[in-house]
Amino acid sequence: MSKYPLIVRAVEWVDGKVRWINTNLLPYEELYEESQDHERIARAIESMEIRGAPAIGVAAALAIAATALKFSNINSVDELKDIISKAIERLRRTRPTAFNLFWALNRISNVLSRNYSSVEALRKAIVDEALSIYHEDIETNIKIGEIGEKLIDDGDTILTHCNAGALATAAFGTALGVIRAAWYNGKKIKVIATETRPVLQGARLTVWELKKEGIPVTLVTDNMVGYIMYKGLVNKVIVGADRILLDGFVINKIGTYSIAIIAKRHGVPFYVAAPTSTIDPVSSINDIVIEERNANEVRYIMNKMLITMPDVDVLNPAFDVTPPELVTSIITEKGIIEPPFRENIMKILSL
Ligand SMILES: CSC[C@@H](O)[C@@H](O)C(=O)COP(=O)(O)O
Repeated sequence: MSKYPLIVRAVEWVDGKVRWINTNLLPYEELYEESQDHERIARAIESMEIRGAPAIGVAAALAIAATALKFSNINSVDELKDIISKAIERLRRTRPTAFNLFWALNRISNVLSRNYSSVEALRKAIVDEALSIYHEDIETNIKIGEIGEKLIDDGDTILTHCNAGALATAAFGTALGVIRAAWYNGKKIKVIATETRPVLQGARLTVWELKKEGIPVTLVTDNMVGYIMYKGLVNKVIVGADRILLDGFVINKIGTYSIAIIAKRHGVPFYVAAPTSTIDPVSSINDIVIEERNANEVRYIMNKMLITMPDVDVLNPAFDVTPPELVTSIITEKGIIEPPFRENIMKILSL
């Protein structure tokens, strides 16, 4: 049992089904969706009902467990392995950038590659692994919070981007987990949240989470960051990550790179909080696929209000890359990683 309240569970396992909060719709805590169907869950990931790297990984693992239970009258191990392999392949194609998705599905694939004496034994092994991924996510986030909060001082004003909170994980959050742990350990902090165009995760989700717990939060538009740092209104930045490379490149929500440059210019520490499951130990920067999302996310506000000419050309990369020289340190559940990143990340991953 955590000493911190878990205000909301973005993704959970209820009676053999995956239950999630549709983060596209308010009020978030009342609009649960539920399914045992991996195709429905894949679409929920694509449409960002479920979003945030750790939450996507957990949802994909639980989707596979639900699939294993759904096909209850399978007679052979090979038949169930075949169904599960196809579901894994479908889920792999949902979003290309967040590493936790591939990490979680690889863990399930490893379970699949072993030998089983019965369908039941295979089914149990899949469900056990998925549930471990789910529970580990919550424990990991709390550890990140407790380790990271030591970097926070009473009176800090912390800028965060996008939503690396409870709604981006199974519960608690990564960057917001650090903020939460500092708050519950009595530090009087304030948060500045960027709205995070075009999908507005900062305005919609981060503000909602922090206000729910009474943590002081001020909303700014993305283009105000230079001004507020110039005015000395921020003394730390903490963001999450969708993928971290061994060299310390951080792939995170579009806009993160600009914030890191501005922070460097003004001597503001730039921290990244993420589980080690976000660290991609094999890819190099040229291998990374930055997801390009639908142009209408930019042309319209939340699919509703058209704010430009309907046929204008649009760029809509969902993520950008922050180079290691702009990163002060990376907060993980195994400790704080400082430069030189390659050496220290390899140490922490025991590579
Ligand atoms: C904790 S996930 C990393 C976040 O900092 C952020 O980039 C994010 O929320 C992921 O983006 P999203 O496109 O909403 O799935």
